[in-house]
Formats: sequence, C-alpha cells, structure tokens
Amino acid sequence: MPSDALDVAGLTVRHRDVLAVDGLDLRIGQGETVALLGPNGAGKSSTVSAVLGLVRPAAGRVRVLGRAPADAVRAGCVGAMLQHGGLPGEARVGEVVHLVRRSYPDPWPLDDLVATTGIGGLLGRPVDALSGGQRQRVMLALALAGQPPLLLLDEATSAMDVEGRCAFWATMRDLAARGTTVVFATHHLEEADAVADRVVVLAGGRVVADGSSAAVRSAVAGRSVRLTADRVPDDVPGVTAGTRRGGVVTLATTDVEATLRGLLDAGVPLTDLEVRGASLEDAVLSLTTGAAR
Ligand SMILES: Nc1ncnc2c1ncn2[C@@H]1O[C@H](COP(=O)(O)OP(=O)(O)OP(=O)(O)O)[C@@H](O)[C@H]1O
Repeated sequence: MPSDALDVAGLTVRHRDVLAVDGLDLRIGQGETVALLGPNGAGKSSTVSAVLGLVRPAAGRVRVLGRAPADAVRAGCVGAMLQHGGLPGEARVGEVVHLVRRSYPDPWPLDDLVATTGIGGLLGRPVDALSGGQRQRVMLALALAGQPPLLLLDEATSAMDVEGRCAFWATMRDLAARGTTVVFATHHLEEADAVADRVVVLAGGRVVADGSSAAVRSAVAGRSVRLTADRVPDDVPGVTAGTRRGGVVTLATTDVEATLRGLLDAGVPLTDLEVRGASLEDAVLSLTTGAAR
C-alpha cells in the first residue's frame, strides 16, 4: 500500500501556449484534508485535471495511490467534483445515481449515500430541473458512489447556500475521519481555514506556501500584539506602528517574537496579552500578489 495518496513531481501543464502549472511538486499523505488555494488562473484546476488524467502533462510525474492517474480512476480510487462536470440533462437523478453506483464493484450503500448527500427529495427530478446547489449535491453523490479513498473537489460548494455548505463540510469531516483523503480547490478561505489540516497556496502554477492554515497565516507580516500597559518604549524591535486606547496598546509587528522579547527586556509586563495573526485571506493575498505572472 503506498503511503501517499498523491505524489506529484515537476508537474508542468500547458494549454496550448499558456503555462498553467509550472514544475509543481506536491505530496499528499493518505487521510489528509488539503485545500488548494490561489487566485484565478493559479493552476488549481489544471493540477486537478492532471491528477485525474484529463490533461496530459508537458512534463513531470503524477502518481495517485501509487498508480498512474488513468489507472487510479479506472480502479475507482478517485472521486471527483469538477467545476464543469456534466450530467445527462433529461435523465432523472435516481437513474443517474443508480447507473454510476452500478459501475463500481463495491458501491456506497444507496440509502446511506442518499442520506449523506441530502438528495432524498431529488431522486425523481430530471437533472435539468435542479438548482445549482442541488446539482452540486448530486455531483457529490456521484463522486462518492464508489467509496473512493481519494476525493478531489474543484469549487465544489460554489453554488450552495449556507446550510448546504455546512452540511457538505460536515460530510467531508466525517469522510476524513474515516480515512478518506480530501483535496479541494476553493476561493472560500474560511472553509479552508475551518476544514483543511493543510493548505497549499498556488500562484503562477507554482506552490508559494504549504503548511497548516496557522503556519501559512503566521508566515506573512501584519500580526499585531495587544496588551494593557502604562508605557511602551518607542524602539521595540519589529514594531511598525502603534496605537493606544486608554490603557490598551496595539502594536503592528513584523516579528512577534522579537517584539515580545523587547517588551520583556524593557520591563513591560505582558498584561492581557493577545497576539493576532493575519487572516488566511490576508496571507493568501500577500503571498500571491506579484507572484503570478
Ligand atoms: N482549456 C484551456 N485552454 C487554454 N488555457 C487554459 C485552459 N484551461 C486553463 N487555462 C489557463 O491556464 C491557467 C490556469 O488555469 P486554471 O483553471 O488551472 O486556474 P485555477 O487556479 O483553477 O483558476 P480559477 O480559480 O479561476 O478556477 C490560466 O491562465 C487559464 O486561463
């Protein structure tokens, strides 16, 4: 059994003259929940397409659970929800789910699949009559139909309402807890922050940050240190700006550790100390601005 769900080395994807993915290295272990983040055109969908064997890389290597992408897909190892995934318009949802389940040797039990994805009320409806969010729920059911060990989700919740999103991510957490590897591309950074145990930030087809959400957030400048203090010296290391409201001092800093050390060295007690990091959105913006071609 390979230890990696995904092993991507030097992946380069070109769409005619556009370099979409530029020598990308990425290893994802089994059971990880990983968010792919980055601005429009960063190469997230192209990476997902290469992992599914839908585009042929110009260079590099992709292994999915130790297999070539097409073999992994054929073996039912990968479930995917893509941005432009098609469904037969006139067929009823129940028929499509039935057909897809039948194509797998060990499909997800129907009742549980229907309940998990919340499509019970949709089975008799023609696919064409679904709303965007309902359609995404059906796509999820199809992606899960073969009980795949690896799920790839590209903007999977873009059309869902708040309730649908909450239910969707609760399902993902359950699947992750059962050992499913979940890799999702999203622009909803709060989802990534809440769900992913690792975030990979792409820009210009390259990885510009890779780590826990907390680690990626802390890698950017713009953190602040807040404390209650009567006096703070002017020359605390790392501090770029300071404000005072009553007894509460807020210091913007590029180096939290140096700032805290400086305060302690100056004999300032760290009363009511709060250190605030940049949001994941701040971090992704800062990491990707100027990084894309
Ligand atoms: N079929 C295609 N033909 C030509 N260029 C393409 C094609 N698909 C993607 N591209 C280009 O490749 C680059 C990467 O696109 P990709 O869709 O992988 O980015 P993304 O990070 O998924 O973006 P988004 O967040 O907008 O979905 C972009 O410059 C895009 O215009």
